[in-house]
Amino acid sequence: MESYYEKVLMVGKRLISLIALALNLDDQFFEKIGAFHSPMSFLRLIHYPGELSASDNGNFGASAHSDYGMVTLLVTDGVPGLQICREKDKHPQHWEDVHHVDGAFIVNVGDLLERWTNCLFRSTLHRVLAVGQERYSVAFFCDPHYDCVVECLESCCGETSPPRFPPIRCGDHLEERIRTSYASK
Ligand SMILES: O=C(O)CCC(=O)C(=O)O
Ligand SMILES: [Fe+2]
Repeated sequence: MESYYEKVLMVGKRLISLIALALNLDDQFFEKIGAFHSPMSFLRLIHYPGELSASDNGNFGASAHSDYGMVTLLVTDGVPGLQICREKDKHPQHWEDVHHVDGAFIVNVGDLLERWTNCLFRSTLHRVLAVGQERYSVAFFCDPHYDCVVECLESCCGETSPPRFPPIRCGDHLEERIRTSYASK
C-alpha cells in the first residue's frame, strides 16, 4: 500500500507539473511554492456492497460532490456506477457514465485547482450510483501541504476576469469542506 502511495504520488506530481505548463507556469511551480512538501495527499480504499440498503440514500453509493483537493486519481474494478456532470451549474443536470478503461486512471479535478485557476479548470461534479453489484475503487486525493496558500494564479485572471475566490490556506479549506459535508448528513 505504501509503495502504491509513493508511485501514485509521483504520477500526481507529474500530472500537476503538466497542468502548470498548460497554465503558462514553470513546470515546477507547485513544487516551488511548497505544495508537495509533506502533502496532505491520501488514499481511500472504497467498497460498495452489492446489496441496496436504506443507507444508500435513494440510489447512491456516493451522492453528487466534487473532491476537495487538487486532483484525484481513481482506479475502479470496472463495475459501473460512476457518473459525471460536465456542466455543473446547468439545470436540469445531465449525468454521463464514466466508462472503464483497463490500466487507466480516471482523473477528477478538485476544488483547490478550480480556485487556483479561477474556474479555468472546473472541479468535476461526480457521483456513484448503487447498481446492486459489489464494487471496489481506490481513490488517491492529491492534496497540497496544510499551509500552502491557494490564490488565483496570475495567468488565470485579468481586468475582465478578476479573482472569484479569496486566498485560502489549503488546510483551512479542507477542514471547512469536511465540516460542512458531515454537518449536512
Ligand atoms: O468510487 C468511485 O468511483 C468514486 C469515489 C469518490 O468519488 C470519492 O471517494 O470521492
Ligand atoms: Fe469523489
